[in-house]
Amino acid sequence: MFAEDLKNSLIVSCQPVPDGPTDTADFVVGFAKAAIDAGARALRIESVAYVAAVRAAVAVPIIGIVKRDLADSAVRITPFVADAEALMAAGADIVAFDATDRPRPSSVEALVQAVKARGKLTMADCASLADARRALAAGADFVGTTLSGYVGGPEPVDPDLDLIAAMRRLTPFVIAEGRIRTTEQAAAAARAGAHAVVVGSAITRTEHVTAWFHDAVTSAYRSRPDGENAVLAIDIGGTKTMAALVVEGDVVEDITVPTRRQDGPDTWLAGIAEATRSWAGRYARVGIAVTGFIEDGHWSALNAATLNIPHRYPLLGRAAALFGVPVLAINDAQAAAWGEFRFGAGAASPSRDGHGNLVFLTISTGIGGGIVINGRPLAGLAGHFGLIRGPSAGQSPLEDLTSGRWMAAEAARLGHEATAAEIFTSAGEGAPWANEIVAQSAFRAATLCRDIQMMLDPGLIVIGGGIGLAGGYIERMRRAFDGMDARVTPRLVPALLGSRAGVVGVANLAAETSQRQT
Ligand SMILES: CC(=O)N[C@H](C=O)[C@@H](O)[C@H](O)[C@H](O)COP(=O)(O)O
Repeated sequence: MFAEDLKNSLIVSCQPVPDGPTDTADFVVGFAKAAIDAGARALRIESVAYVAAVRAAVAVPIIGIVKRDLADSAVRITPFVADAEALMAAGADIVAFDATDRPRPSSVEALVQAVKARGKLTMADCASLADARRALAAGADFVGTTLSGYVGGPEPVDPDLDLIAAMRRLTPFVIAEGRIRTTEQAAAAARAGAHAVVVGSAITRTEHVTAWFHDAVTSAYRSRPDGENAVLAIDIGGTKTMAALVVEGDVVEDITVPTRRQDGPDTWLAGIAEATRSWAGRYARVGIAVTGFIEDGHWSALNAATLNIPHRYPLLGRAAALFGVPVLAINDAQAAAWGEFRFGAGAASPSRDGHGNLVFLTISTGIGGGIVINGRPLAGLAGHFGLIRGPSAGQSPLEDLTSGRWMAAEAARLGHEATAAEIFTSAGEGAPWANEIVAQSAFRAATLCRDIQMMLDPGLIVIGGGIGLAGGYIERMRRAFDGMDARVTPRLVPALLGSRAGVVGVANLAAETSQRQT
């Protein structure tokens, strides 16, 4: 055959999910025949045995590959010349192999020569334009985009159309391959200049295709207009407000708007209602997490400097009237504690939170927290750790001696104008003054954790916030426990949900309330 024979064609890759129910020669041959019946002009087949089985059943060109997982090389596709030989002996017309620039057992040159020696064609599976250049210089007949997105980093979702177009400027013999999942993408690959287009998973990996549809249907059912499971979750903080549509721990949609401090709660709520107007009807409940504390549905500030709330603002009543559905409200750190317990660090360490006691501590501009006891979150004042005045804190609230605000003030007192983030950078660069500030803050936070351990015996203390999660802070806290008996040593873990912990937590509480009531 000639490279021209594949011009303007669809090639179907028949590679079942390994060890899945269709990973048998019968299925591979069936997929191959069905593809040809429907117009495919060539096939891509993996393994010597399947190439032989398909060769016996069809006459069209076969691109053969062997996949191996090697201990000493990341190259998987046809790594050895012996593999190429075996594929040709089994009936492959084209041998494809990994042509990336990585340590490998057989060189691209050796593979090309071995295949050419038998009068067959070669396809270089590339990850980049540089790979394609080298492969063409080595004499490869086709270059493919097969490995783009598979040599490190997160796997992309879309096909690499840019690479197809770039390769086309090097050679007409470009085969588009990889993540072509829709007819539109296949057409776009052809238009981008591909000589032929390979489609695999979307046609022959039925488990993958089924999972794509399953995910689409499930997520549509979960957030469909009647929204029976969906919660509009709102997290009103001192500088910004996040609103999210949350379904069973998943944030389906979210927006963040600034909290205009001077406006007050009526205006904030009206602004959120306006910003989320297009979600109306898609949720059955509202959950609101706020800085400050909630009592009998009323919201009050504990620290007016963070957000000045009129004393006992009737949050539940106003929000219920505005959104037209039942509302639950809780302090933001308590909501985040619950979010981390159910879906974050607690869920990631089930053995540790097994007895249902977890404390969440957020160390940022101030210090906040939340407590989960026997698998239930505590409300009201519980967890306002920043405001306690333990022996370690003397007469000032602990947050005034530990938080990011304190760190910046302490730096200024020592003659350094620096934000908390800059103090961490300076500490990382070895500045003794910055190191000392971070060390003091971490020591006080660690002392707090030791006290918490003795009071509540949580399975985990989850540390969040910009300071708590800054480089090395948790490690410094842990160092303060050196030499302590393991039984009484607090078990610190980093928070996992970031800024979404509050909306995820309050949404779950609101949804659970509805379940208890129905
Ligand atoms: C990266 C890698 O190992 N690709 C393999 C190469 O043969 C196969 O697993 C792919 O299924 C094939 O490239 C077709 O791509 P898609 O299934 O996305 O249409």
